[in-house]
Amino acid sequence: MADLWQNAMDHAVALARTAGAVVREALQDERKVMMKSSSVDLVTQTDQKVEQLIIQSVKDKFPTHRFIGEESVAAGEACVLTDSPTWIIDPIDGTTNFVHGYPFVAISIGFAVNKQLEFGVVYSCVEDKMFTARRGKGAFCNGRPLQVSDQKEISQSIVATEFGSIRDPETVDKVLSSMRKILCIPVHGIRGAGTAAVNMCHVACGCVDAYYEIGIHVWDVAAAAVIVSEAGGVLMDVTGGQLDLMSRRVLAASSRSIGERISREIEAFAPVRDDAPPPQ
Ligand SMILES: O=P(O)(O)O[C@H]1[C@H](O)[C@@H](O)[C@H](O)[C@@H](O)[C@@H]1O
Ligand SMILES: [Mg+2]
Ligand SMILES: [Mg+2]
Repeated sequence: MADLWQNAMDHAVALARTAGAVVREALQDERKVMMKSSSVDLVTQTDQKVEQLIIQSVKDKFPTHRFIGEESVAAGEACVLTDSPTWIIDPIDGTTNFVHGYPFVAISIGFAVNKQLEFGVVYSCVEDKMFTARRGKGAFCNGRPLQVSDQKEISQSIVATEFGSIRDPETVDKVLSSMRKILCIPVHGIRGAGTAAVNMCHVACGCVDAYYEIGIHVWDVAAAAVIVSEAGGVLMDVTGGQLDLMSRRVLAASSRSIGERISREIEAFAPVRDDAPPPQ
């Protein structure tokens, strides 16, 4: 049976590659940095340019499709997932890395229909790694199949997480407390690429056994969630419960046992949801 969404996925891969070239080009120039919710929540004209490039191209080809784009939401668009075919776009995941020239910078394009993720494309453009996955058809990096690790021992695992952009002392204490408890299990180590999407692709590759973070957004994780699950991994809430894409919390792991073991050490908190109504 013809795959209804393969055409859209092929377009997403082409767009991610084009956008990656724009980002690599911008890395050679002076980057104009702007702030969003705080002095550590950054955006550049390249983020905005790439998002508009992707959205306009999709609108031309699929005029009835809808969008959740990081910078469109920042500009006031609603963050609502309906049953319509929806493109969930992070034009640059790892903007802080981009600003500093730290070499993990990704374009993330997820796609959902009837609120079910159908495909994910994450292009880590500095290292030229195109991660792709179509629901039910496997996950790949530059065309090579991906498989999560078969690590079952938490004490022999590597865990990825990030400090994130929420920096009030009470939240930072919770973030550090979770890291401390996980380190003291002990695990082999904690890593962070500086981009949720690349961290999750590292889970899919099997070089990281789990990644968790509180404070991410739906556009950070939608595409990579398909890649992790198609590589044989599991997605859950940081409490071990069901993943809620709009909750701003994610735990991706090579197995449910590893994920649930890590969830026991996480001091959970609940940021304002992506789909929360705007403040009156
Ligand atoms: O780089 P962006 O798209 O803003 O996403 C990152 C976010 O800003 C950070 O706070 C998170 O820790 C990262 O995981 C996101 O990738
Ligand atoms: Mg992001
Ligand atoms: Mg971004």
